[in-house]
Amino acid sequence: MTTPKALVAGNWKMNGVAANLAEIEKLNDLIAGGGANCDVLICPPFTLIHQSVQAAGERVEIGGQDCHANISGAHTGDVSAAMIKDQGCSYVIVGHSERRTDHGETDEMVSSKADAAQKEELVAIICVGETEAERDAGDALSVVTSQVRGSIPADATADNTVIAYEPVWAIGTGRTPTADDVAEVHAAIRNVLTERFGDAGNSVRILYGGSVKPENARELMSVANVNGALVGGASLKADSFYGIVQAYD
Ligand SMILES: O=C[C@H](O)COP(=O)(O)O
Repeated sequence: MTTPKALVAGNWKMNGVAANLAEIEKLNDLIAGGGANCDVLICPPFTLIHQSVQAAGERVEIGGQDCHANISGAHTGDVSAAMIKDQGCSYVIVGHSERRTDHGETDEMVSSKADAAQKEELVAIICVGETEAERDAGDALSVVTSQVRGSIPADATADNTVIAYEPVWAIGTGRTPTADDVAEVHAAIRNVLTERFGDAGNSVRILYGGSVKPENARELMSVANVNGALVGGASLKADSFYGIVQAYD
């Protein structure tokens, strides 16, 4: 069984202006100085992608936070996977719970976006996760596995797919599931991936996201089938994000 190389990804969400690019330069310097046995990605707002690619150096990759399902056309305010790729990105996040909530994105829409990204040779980071009510009702596993099945495009491969499990109730709250709960959900996702991709499903990275901090990163990243993190708030400052990356030193 192949253990995938971990990915620690930062999602800046709707935060950051040009002055914050120094954090990306600093992050690259910290990693170059201290090593990190994982891939490192920052997904800034679209307005900063071009400058972020220039600031990122050798050790940090840059990605988008969303893309449209179409490659071009009359879609005011939207950005296509081709445009993100053109700026030097290698990844794009799709189906984040904030987009599922704020923009009514369904699994079918997320799958279309992931398909557009993968056809542009971007790796799609497909986000899934249950709400607190769904967990309390005992439905976490069925909700998450259904989202994974419904959000992976028909033409996806193990190489161009990453899954990020983010319990909605853990995002930005300081609360995290227990290690056992994370292990249970990640194992269920792994089963879906091996059903879908065969043995190659073992090489798909499954990230955990939701209140990951330097203080809890080592414990969360050591859980079985956790192959990295998707980090929000703690990715905005190089020092705290590097503290998470160091879980893979
Ligand atoms: O995309 C990142 C997640 O939503 C996690 O955010 P957080 O680390 O601020 O909880």
